[in-house]
Amino acid sequence: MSDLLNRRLSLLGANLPLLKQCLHGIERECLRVTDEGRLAQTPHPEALGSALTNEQITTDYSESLLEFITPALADPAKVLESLEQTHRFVYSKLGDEYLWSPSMPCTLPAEEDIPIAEYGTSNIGKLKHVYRKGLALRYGRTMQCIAGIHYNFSLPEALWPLLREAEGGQESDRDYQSSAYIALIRNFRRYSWLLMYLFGASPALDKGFLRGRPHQLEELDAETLYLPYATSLRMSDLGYQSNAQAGLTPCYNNLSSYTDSLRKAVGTPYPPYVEVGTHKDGEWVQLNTNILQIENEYYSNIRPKRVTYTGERPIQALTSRGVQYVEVRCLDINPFLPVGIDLTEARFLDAFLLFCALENSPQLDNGECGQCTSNFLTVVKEGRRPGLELRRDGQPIGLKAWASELIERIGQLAELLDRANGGDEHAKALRAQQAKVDDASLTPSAQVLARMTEHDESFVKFALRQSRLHAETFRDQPLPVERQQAFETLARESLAEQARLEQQEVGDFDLFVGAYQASILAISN
Ligand SMILES: Nc1ncnc2c1ncn2[C@@H]1O[C@H](COP(=O)(O)OP(=O)(O)OP(=O)(O)O)[C@@H](O)[C@H]1O
Ligand SMILES: N[C@@H](CCC(=O)O)C(=O)O
Ligand SMILES: N[C@@H](CS)C(=O)O
Repeated sequence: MSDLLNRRLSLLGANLPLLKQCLHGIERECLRVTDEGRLAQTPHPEALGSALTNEQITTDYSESLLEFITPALADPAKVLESLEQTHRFVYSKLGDEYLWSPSMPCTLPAEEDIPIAEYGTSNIGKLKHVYRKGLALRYGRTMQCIAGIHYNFSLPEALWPLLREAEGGQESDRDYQSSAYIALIRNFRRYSWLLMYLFGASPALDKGFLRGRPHQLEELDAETLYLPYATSLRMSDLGYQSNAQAGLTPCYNNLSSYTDSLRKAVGTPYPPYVEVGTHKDGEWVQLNTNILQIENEYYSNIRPKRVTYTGERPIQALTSRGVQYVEVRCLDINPFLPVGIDLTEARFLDAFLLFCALENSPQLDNGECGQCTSNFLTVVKEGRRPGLELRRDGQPIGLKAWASELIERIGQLAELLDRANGGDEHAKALRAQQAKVDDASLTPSAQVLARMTEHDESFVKFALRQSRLHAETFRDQPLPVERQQAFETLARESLAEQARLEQQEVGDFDLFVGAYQASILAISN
């Protein structure tokens, strides 16, 4: 435990009400599938509103990949309640379709038959569609059908001036806050392998997902590939990672070096993409030929974030107003949980992220950067291997020993959170994680394999069974009338908003794309 963390714990202990003011928001993605577990080929249900303008229900990559977004709330229980209500509303409009329970996709049709999400005829709607055509070109539509949970988290803004004063920081409150979030991200890079071990839930996938690509997976049955000790194939090089971005790991020394790295990536042509060009047969096929079309394309495990104004780009918001929260993007959907995540996980994440924010966080040199990546990839592919060792400060260390030590250190933040909120929910959440460290069979990835073996079923059959189970739960609990009506009103209003945008928006799409691209090239930090 560093002196810095001890000092910060004391300061927090003297300001406990602040620990009730952290904000949490969840984004949950899931595929719409038929009752046979095949990808739905139907359009985004109109009863769910406009995917372009409905702030709670939209689509991610595919027309069949739903994304549910909760508001940012202080009580994670209320966030999960909001997410659960969205699921219940959606199920009231899905007809005979289901929400696919895990992260890895169902049996998919041919690449060209995976429908790319449509957002209408406004310029921003067309830009979102062309961006997705570019993703198809660059990474394939199949990979983009993977679904994740994104956990958004912020500490109370009032905390930062307190810390800055206590530590004699000379920078502005805004710069101190941004630096503190970048320091959180550096510690997240150091320790997020632990989240993969504890919450990874994608040890297996449908064989068709690989489209015949070479792999080192093992065959579980005729339709299923897996690795016996994997925790999250979704976060491995076979899943939501990309080799084209391998050299991209931005520098997390400070906010400007981070935004600089991204600005360079969205402004630097990438020869294989240049060869393809932005148009084919007169049709847009990608927004530009740069390493990243836009900053959203950088698939990092965690992102510094600032809520954007209408039409503003993420880098513009970060550069002008600093970091406001972090988006944790590496969490798998737990197929045993109706909404893919539960309160125990959320409470652990809160204590973990507070630990990352407040523990000493030196700059990452190249050696340590590589070590962080190597530890993460080792755990996603074989985190449950008995006796597995990782590397810390260049030395081997047993995963279980390091995990136990980390959980003990995180326990001090859990204790403060419990003192602030009353009860012992955070301490209980940590004990549940320690139990998984002591017995790997308790991890969700082990449970997925155990359940498939127990029922002698393929990944797809297991996932469909879970999807049907959760569908029943949601359909058996329709929303109270006033909540149902509130969702229906939101949907109607979003459709009207999209129609207004399409009537209002004038101007040439090519010029719109050019202006969008230019909007961040001119930014100076
Ligand atoms: N200050 C904050 N602290 C914690 N969470 C926040 C904060 N502000 C916003 N959020 C949450 O962050 C999430 C933002 O999700 P949303 O999809 O709207 O934006 P985005 O992730 O930037 O968009 P995209 O997914 O298109 O990149 C929401 O769940 C929201 O509740
Ligand atoms: N579907 C991706 C995230 C998509 C996006 O970049 O938002 C995931 O599995 O997390
Ligand atoms: N959400 C993913 C897929 S569209 C992205 O923004 O790249």
